[in-house]
Amino acid sequence: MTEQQWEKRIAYLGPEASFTYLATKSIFPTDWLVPCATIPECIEAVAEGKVDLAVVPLENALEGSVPLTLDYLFHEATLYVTGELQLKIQQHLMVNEAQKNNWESIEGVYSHPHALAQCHKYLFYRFSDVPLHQTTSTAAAAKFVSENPDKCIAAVGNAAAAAKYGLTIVQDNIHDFHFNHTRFFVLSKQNKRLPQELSEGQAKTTFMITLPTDRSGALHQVLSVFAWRQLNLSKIESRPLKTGLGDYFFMIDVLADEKDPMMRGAMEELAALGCKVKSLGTYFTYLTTSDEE
Ligand SMILES: O=C(O)C(=O)C[C@]1(C(=O)O)C=C[C@@H](O)C=C1
Repeated sequence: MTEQQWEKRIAYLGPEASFTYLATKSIFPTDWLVPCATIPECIEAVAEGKVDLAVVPLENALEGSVPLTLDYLFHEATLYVTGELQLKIQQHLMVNEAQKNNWESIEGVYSHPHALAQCHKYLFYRFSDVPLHQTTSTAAAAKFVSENPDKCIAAVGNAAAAAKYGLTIVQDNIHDFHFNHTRFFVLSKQNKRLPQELSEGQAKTTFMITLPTDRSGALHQVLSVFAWRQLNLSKIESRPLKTGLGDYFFMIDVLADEKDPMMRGAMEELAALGCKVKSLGTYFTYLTTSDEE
């Protein structure tokens, strides 16, 4: 198939067989998937119009938010969320075929910082003296291990990465807690939504809110705007404004459509309170799967 025949170009945190790739492929099986080495590269690709959409990790059930994604969306780009993908995460320890009999003597473990953190207990108790090395994604770690057969090192990643880069899984399911899922944002320059049909059906809207001044009760007032309208929040998180210690913006997920009259009222009240509100739009959640499930 030629490039023109593909429906959409979609950037994702690559290379192929990263968790981001698996989530993207599951929901966009026939589109043109464009690997990017870092989260900012994915975001810039869609912001500059080089691709139609970009898929980036947002939050993991064990490790919390991916700060780079939140901060980049607040400080650097004006983009909208067209959908949220959720994927079950299973982390495995994998080595080069050439080292499969030496794996208990590995001298380094490579992976994305979130993946290493998800396996903290396992790595701490099993390989306490072995240095951990950060890579831009789990698949980047698997690729690195495949390209270095002489090194007695391991990667942490998924089974698709082991298959893609010819590695041997020597310990499976090494993540510390069974309930391990990651949320990914599908970003676009346009404020539009992926079709509702295959989604979970619940509309969600993400706001990034800056309070007018640091006065007592300011955050309480913001939360009240949603509370008395019975608008349910599913997440609130503060991140540095990068203007000085103690200055924050708040990222808030609301389980409602921004076109809902109650939400419009909430926006008006937030403006009247002097808050600056950046809306990332309303979107639906899609449960994606990897071949492992
Ligand atoms: O997509 C990948 O493989 C990544 O390395 C990124 C990422 C993340 O940033 O959370 C994605 C899913 C897992 O939670 C671990 C790492």
